[in-house]
Amino acid sequence: MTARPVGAGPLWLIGCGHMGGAMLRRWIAAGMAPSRVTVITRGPATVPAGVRHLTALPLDAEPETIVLAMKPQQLGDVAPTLQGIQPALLVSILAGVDSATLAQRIAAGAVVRAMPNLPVAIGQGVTALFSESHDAAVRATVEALAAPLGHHEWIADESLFDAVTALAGSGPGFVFRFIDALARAGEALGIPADQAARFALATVSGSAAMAVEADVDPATLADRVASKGGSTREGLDVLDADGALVTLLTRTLDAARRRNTEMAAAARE
Ligand SMILES: NC(=O)C1=CN([C@@H]2O[C@H](COP(=O)(O)OP(=O)(O)OC[C@H]3O[C@@H](n4cnc5c(N)ncnc54)[C@H](OP(=O)(O)O)[C@@H]3O)[C@@H](O)[C@H]2O)C=CC1
Ligand SMILES: O=C(O)[C@@H]1CCC=N1
Repeated sequence: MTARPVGAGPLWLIGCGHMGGAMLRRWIAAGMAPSRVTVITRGPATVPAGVRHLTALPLDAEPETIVLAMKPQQLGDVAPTLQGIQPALLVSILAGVDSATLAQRIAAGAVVRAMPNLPVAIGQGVTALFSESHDAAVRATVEALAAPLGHHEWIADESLFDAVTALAGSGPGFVFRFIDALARAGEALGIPADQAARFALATVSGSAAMAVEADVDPATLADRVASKGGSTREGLDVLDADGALVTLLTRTLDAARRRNTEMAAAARE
């Protein structure tokens, strides 16, 4: 398809759950006109004031942008309904599903994969971006959508997208699990559960904020906590023994990446 200019035209958001809803709220908070957006889901959805919500595709003129924010497994239901509709820009946040599959299933001037993560809800997310299009207007439009969500970066090689999805897209799930585990470990040593939960959360929050501000890397900061001959070093030695923590996290990301690859294959069928 030939590229059409993209800008601030009508946007259809298909799927508005945890992630689609979080992105939409940020866009509206950042000044996107609610009248620009139509949310399409099968059932009820909570949308910001002024945003139109429908349970079937509208019969309006074609949207300029379609954002796919349902589950990857739902592409087979959604794509046929979009036959005959040709947005200038298709943005997909579907984990795994690759650009070629998207382009083959849905006609669009340009296809962009975006992989946000849940902290976009507070404007502190990460959004990885990939497109085969190097059209400056397409890229500028997508960057304008990503900017209110937090940090965003283009990925040069789509074959890395599943790994990036595992690290950044799924990453908050792993970090939330770590916070919970830190609290439970404290509890196992006798700290009351509610206090351990507060200490764990504040420790991770403060440490992350400090790492963001620091002019040295997190590994150096870890060494600064560990006094020579002190207690932190004893703990770090447990995490470092035979690369225990790195090995565990590599297996964790690899499992997530593998599932992304499986979902991509299923979407091609
Ligand atoms: N949650 C996360 O942290 C992240 C999620 N993602 C991606 O975001 C996508 C959505 O995930 P998430 O928000 O967690 O999922 P949710 O289950 O919270 O939301 C899915 C949304 O899709 C709608 N939906 C389902 N089927 C259809 C359909 N046929 N037509 C229109 N709308 C439909 C659902 O509404 P209804 O059932 O009423 O139709 C719901 O609004 C996934 O592709 C996932 O890979 C990416 C990064 C992070
Ligand atoms: O779990 C999932 O499939 C999606 C991908 C990244 C975060 N959630």
